[in-house]
Amino acid sequence: MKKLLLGLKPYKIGVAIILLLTLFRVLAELYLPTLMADIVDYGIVQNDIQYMLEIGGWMIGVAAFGTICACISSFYSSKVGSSFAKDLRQKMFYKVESFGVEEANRVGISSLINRTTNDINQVQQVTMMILRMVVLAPMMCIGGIVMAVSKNAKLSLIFVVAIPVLALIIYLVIKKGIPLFKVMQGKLDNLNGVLRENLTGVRVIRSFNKEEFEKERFLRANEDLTSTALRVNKIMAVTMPIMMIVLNLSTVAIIWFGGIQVDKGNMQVGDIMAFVQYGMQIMFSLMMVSMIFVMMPRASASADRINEILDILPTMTDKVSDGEMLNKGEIEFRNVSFSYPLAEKPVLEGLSFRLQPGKTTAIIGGTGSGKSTVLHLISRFYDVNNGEILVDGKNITEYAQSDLRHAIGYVPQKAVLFSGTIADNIRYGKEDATESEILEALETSQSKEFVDQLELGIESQISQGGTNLSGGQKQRLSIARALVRKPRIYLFDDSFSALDYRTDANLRKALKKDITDANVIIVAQRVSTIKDADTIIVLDEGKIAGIGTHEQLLISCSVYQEIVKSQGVVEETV
Ligand SMILES: Nc1ncnc2c1ncn2[C@@H]1O[C@H](COP(=O)(O)OP(=O)(O)OP(=O)(O)O)[C@@H](O)[C@H]1O
Repeated sequence: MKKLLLGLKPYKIGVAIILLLTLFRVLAELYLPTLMADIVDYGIVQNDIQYMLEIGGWMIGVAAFGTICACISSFYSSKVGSSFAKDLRQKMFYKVESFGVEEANRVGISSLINRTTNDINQVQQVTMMILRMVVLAPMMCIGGIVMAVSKNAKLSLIFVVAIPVLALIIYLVIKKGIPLFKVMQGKLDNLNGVLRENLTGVRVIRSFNKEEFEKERFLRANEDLTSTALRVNKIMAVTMPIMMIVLNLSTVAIIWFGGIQVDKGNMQVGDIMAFVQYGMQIMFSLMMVSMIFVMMPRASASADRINEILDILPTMTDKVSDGEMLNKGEIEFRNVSFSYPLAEKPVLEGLSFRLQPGKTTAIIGGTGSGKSTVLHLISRFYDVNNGEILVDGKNITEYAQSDLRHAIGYVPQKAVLFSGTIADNIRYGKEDATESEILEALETSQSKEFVDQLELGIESQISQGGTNLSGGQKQRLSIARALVRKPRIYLFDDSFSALDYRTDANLRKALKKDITDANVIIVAQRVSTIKDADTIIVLDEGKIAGIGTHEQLLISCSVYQEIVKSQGVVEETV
């Protein structure tokens, strides 16, 4: 928490204003009981109306001054707290943006969302509270004690008993609360994870009639969270009444022993009334401290979770962009081996090949043979464990990631579109793409026909995740997004699988015509999609089983022969 609070530095002036105004407010509140005692002891006792009006007027003035200070400091603490949280959210977001795929997977998407929203919210609440109370509570407590002792030192001994009792209660709450709050945030992550899976997989859940099963799973996660929350709330629920009992008993004791002193003529009635108020102020300030301590464990659990993210150092190093453009797009794998983090065995082993610009290379192989992984490594989503990948003769780790990816048009296996118009989504590939460039990309990707049928054409809205489009339409738009940037390297990860044979063939024909000098790599399952490729790489359990043309592999590669045989001869309709 301390580390996060350093983020308040830019708001020094705001913090200073809050602390100063709180100080004035405390002084005003400490002065009020003394003025009231004066009214009772002098004004009422001597029936001096003029004195009462004068001091009463003072009291109104002092109270109004204290209230104004409280309002302004409250406004500033909200402002500083909100700005601090905004900065923190931004910092988190930028950090997560800098993560490689590995770091994001390690923490988990639900947890990252939860930490950026709920955890930062907790920290914000406590920061605002600290700003309001850090001066208020100690000043009020110390000031109250000083004033009370000055009124009657003997009667102040009541606080010698009451304060340690309150301190003990606060200690017990902290001791019990901190571990529970940590557990609670973890359970909230779990609940969010279940919720997220349910929302994204709603169609699968329905089609497999798994609603009951999922309800049960959600119920379990929900009950798990609720039972911990209840335990926390039980502690909180008993804390406040116990504190109030201590407070009320102290007041009774003040009136009781104060009454005896008045009887003996050692104290005046007004002083008892002031004393009761100072007692209240001391106790309330301790209760404020206890509230900070109650919220602090939760916020400190949240702060730890935020710091965990901010402290993660991306495993992949990055170079500063020197503006060097990759102008050829030649790719070379030299004895590349790779394992996913925490995986037991390598996904790719000893891969060596060279892919020339102006050529189309296809990668084919059984499921899980490592085809997509090859594309992930070229895009540098992960770093290789052994060997090296060179682009234009230079190891890809020597390029700034942004420069490398600028030269790549990547079409993922699962099409991802963003909410916005079709044009917005295509411009994701090239920010300043003109309308004619967009139309050209749509034409090549065989999207133009269905886009033209939409009432608003390229200005038609795509809903979040592209749910208002078919699988094939989404695929084609994500191909168009890659085409519009005219990169040196195209990576198509099984991007034609959602297309019918005719569209697949038309698309490949159009690509061949449009892309003449770039390096095109196509991962595919269908032999018909790749048999015209200049080179076909056959992968088998992470190793190269053969490299060559369709005709060469039909003769030389048994794995390829098997794939072809299993698919039969597919005649293209175009
Ligand atoms: N993020 C990951 N973490 C751990 N293992 C992974 C990860 N992604 C893929 N794998 C594993 O790596 C292997 C190769 O996966 P990859 O996606 O490259 O195969 P593929 O040939 O493209 O398969 P498919 O044709 O089914 O898409 C698989 O065994 C898979 O389980």
